[in-house]
Amino acid sequence: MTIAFHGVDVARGNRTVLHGVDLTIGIGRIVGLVGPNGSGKSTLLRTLFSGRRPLRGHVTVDGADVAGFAPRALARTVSVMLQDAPSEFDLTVRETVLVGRAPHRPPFTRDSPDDHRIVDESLRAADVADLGDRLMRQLSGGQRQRVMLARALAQDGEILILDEPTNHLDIAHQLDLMRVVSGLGKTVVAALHDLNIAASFCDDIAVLDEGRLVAFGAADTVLTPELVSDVFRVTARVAREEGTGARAMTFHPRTPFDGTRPSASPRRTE
Ligand SMILES: Nc1ncnc2c1ncn2[C@@H]1O[C@H](COP(=O)(O)OP(=O)(O)OP(=O)(O)O)[C@@H](O)[C@H]1O
Repeated sequence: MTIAFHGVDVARGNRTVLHGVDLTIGIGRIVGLVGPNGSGKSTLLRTLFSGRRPLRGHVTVDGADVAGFAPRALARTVSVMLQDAPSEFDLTVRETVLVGRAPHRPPFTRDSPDDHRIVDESLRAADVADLGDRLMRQLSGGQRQRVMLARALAQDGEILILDEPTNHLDIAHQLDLMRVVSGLGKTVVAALHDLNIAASFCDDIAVLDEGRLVAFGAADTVLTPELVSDVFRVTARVAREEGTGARAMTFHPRTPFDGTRPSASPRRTE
């Protein structure tokens, strides 16, 4: 499914935190949304699944305004994995993942054998099949995170939204999550902090800075040392891995860190 943000402004509290975001994400693309803390990544993702109308502009899925979707229809279309996993209820891992199937059946009906098959597949894909009977609150942060991926997979929308999905995960599970997600054939938008992971797995990178989209396009053209240094207030360099020639960025703090940038000119790279 194609996602489009048209001139989107969003307010949180009494401040406008997203300003005129225009962005089209093609069907089946994997998009990494990057930017400093507080730049508006989570806020932009929420416009896709909260069902709330932005202050200005609109967000469409295959041309239909998401603010016009009924909540259950939106939940069947857009699967979501957020930063925080619920752990206050005494749900098992399996019960938690089964929640992802709720939008697919009429209210007050029992889960079907198909639901259980999809839950099993999702538990396996997220490498938590062995934790099915454990209580959520008894899991480690990384294990909980993987259960939330399983729940989003079970939700099975054509669009998958991930908010910092690799948080808490060891490096093997970070890579595995990105491999699983990029092999789904869905349109994926993932807020990511690890720029090298974003560059390795995403078709396109969208960069937010202070609520504005400042660059969008392929990692090689967007994640330049200049742009990364500017937006993230670090010194960034590109290194090439010996043998494979694979591109990796290294980052060095500015000394002294003063939060300022050498130039504040917005740019867009297609
Ligand atoms: N509930 C809220 N009420 C008021 N302001 C909020 C609220 N939630 C977020 N904000 C503000 O909105 C702005 C964007 O926040 P958002 O969470 O979208 O950023 P982010 O890029 O996802 O950050 P991070 O990388 O830290 O997760 C920030 O200035 C933040 O302080």
